Amino acid sequence: MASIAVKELRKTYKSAAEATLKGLTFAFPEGKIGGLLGPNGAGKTTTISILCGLVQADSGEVMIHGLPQNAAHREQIKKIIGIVPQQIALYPQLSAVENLTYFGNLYGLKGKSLHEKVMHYLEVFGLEKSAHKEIHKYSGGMKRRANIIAAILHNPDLLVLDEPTAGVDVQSRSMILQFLRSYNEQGASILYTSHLLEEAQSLCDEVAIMDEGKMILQGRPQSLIDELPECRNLEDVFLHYTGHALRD
Ligand SMILES: Nc1ncnc2c1ncn2[C@@H]1O[C@H](COP(=O)(O)OP(=O)(O)OP(=O)(O)O)[C@@H](O)[C@H]1O
Repeated sequence: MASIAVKELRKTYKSAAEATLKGLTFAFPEGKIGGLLGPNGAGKTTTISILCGLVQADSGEVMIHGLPQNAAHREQIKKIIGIVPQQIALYPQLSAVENLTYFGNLYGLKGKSLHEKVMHYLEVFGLEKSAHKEIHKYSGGMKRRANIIAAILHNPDLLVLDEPTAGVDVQSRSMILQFLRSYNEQGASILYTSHLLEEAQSLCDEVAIMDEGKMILQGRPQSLIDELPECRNLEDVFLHYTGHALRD
């Protein structure tokens, strides 16, 4: 079964002159790490927001672990998905423990078991010493790591992350990638977006490259590289298909 299947997705924002998604179709198999890649403005965040039920598509189909993403299945899908948005979605004046307890409560978790889980993940993400520090005192990398914990407290089968390693240092990035691999090894499916093609090449079982609201190509990174003799890596493949023109 596919962890995610998207068919003919179309979206034009009310204020926009042009469509953001123009019949986007792709699927990622369950239990794998998928990468949704594309230049600035390609429509990655819009796609992820529709997948997670945060933005309404104009038309098209989205299936999450075999369930259609619609009002009738929203609550069921909410339990399956963990969402890590591009922007840090934590309360800056609250500590990590207070934030994570709040997010755990939203998923119906509470009491000692929630507290133990929060403390466990703070340790896994190297934040145990700052557990009671207010989030606004955290570094960028620490905020990103805490932001991920908020999305996994309910043990989602599908973790969706929008540029989780953007703007973090090498140590935080390495920690985050290591966590994603181990979370995937425990059986979860992962979908992430990134501009970092070297990272996507080493992390992802499969990538889908989109541009200007359309799918360009999808496959295993090494297979895509092997198909083009002049390409040495995923970045070469990406530039081959999306071109060198700068994007706004
Ligand atoms: N709420 C909105 N209202 C109007 N236009 C929007 C809105 N959100 C996104 N867009 C437009 O849709 C297009 C795609 O944006 P989106 O953020 O989905 O792309 P992206 O691939 O995630 O880009 P980036 O890599 O820069 O984050 C852009 O042209 C953007 O300006």
